[in-house]
Amino acid sequence: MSGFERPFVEIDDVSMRYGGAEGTLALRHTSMRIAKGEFVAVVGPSGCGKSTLMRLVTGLWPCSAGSVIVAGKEVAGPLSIAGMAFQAPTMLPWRTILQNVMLPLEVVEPHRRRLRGERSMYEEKARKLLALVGLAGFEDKTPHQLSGGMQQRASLCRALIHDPQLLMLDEPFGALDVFTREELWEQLAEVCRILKPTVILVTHDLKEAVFLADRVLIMSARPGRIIAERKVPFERPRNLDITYTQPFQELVHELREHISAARRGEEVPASPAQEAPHAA
Ligand SMILES: Nc1ncnc2c1ncn2[C@@H]1O[C@H](COP(=O)(O)OP(=O)(O)OP(=O)(O)O)[C@@H](O)[C@H]1O
Repeated sequence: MSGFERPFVEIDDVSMRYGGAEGTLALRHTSMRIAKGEFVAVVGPSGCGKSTLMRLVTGLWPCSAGSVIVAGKEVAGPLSIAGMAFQAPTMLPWRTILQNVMLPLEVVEPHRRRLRGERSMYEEKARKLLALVGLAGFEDKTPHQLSGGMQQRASLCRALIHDPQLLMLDEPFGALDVFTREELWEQLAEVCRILKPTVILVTHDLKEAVFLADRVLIMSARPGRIIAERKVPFERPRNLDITYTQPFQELVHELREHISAARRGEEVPASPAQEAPHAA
C-alpha cells in the first residue's frame, strides 16, 4: 500500500452530554481512528458511554462538541452506509424471517428504488446470508418460532443485507448462552472474511473482543474517553481453539486489568510495545 489512506471513521475530540447543560456528561474529549476494513472492539466499564459512541457514529444522536467523520463525510444524520445489530434482535413479530431480513431494503436507497423490480435478486441475497449463518430452511418462519440465538443470527443478516460499509454491533451476543455466542463469533468472523466491512463492536466480553477484533479500544469510566488500545496479534479469521492458548488468555487478562483500573478511575501505564497508532 502506498501513501496515506484516510481513516474510514474519524472521531475527533467528541463530547456528548444528555439533557442540556446540567445533564449527564457521557463522553468527554473522545478521539479515535478506524481504518477501512478494520474490526475494532470497544470495551469499558458499564455506563462509560459505549452505546452513546455508537449512536454518534451512526448519526442517531448529534454530538455536543467535536466531529464524527465517516467515509470522508461529517455525520449529520442517520447513516445509510451503516448496518446495526443490538443486544435485542427486535424482529417485527408479524413478518417472516426473510421479510425481517429484507426490511432495510425498504428504507435505504438505492435499494428502496430497486426493490420492486429486483425483488427476486434481493430475496436470493437474503437467503444466501441466512444460509451463511445456518438459518437455511427458516426463511418463512416468524420470529417467535426461532430461539434467541437464531433471532440474533437473523438480525445479523438484517444488518448486512444492504451491503453496509460500516457494521455497528452493540452487545449483539450479550443475551446468549456461551455456546451459542461462540458459534456466532465464528459465523460473524466468516461473514466479515467474505464481506470485509469495517466493524465497530461494543462488548463486555473481553474474550469476544480478542477473538474477533484487530484492535481493542478501552474506555475510561464515565465520562468516557479512550484510555488505551491493544492490537490483537493473531491473524483473522481465528479458530475457537485459539481462546485456550496462553497468548490469548494473557491478552484477555491484560485487558481485564485495564478495565479494573478504569473502574477505579486509574489508567494502566502503556508499555512501549503497546503503541497507539490510531487512537488520538
Ligand atoms: N437517552 C439518554 N438520556 C440521558 N442519559 C443517558 C441516555 N442514554 C444514556 N445516558 C447516560 O449516559 C451514560 C452513558 O450511557 P451508555 O448507554 O452510552 O453507556 P454504556 O457504556 O453503553 O453502558 P453499558 O455498558 O451499561 O451498556 C450513562 O450514565 C447513561 O445513564
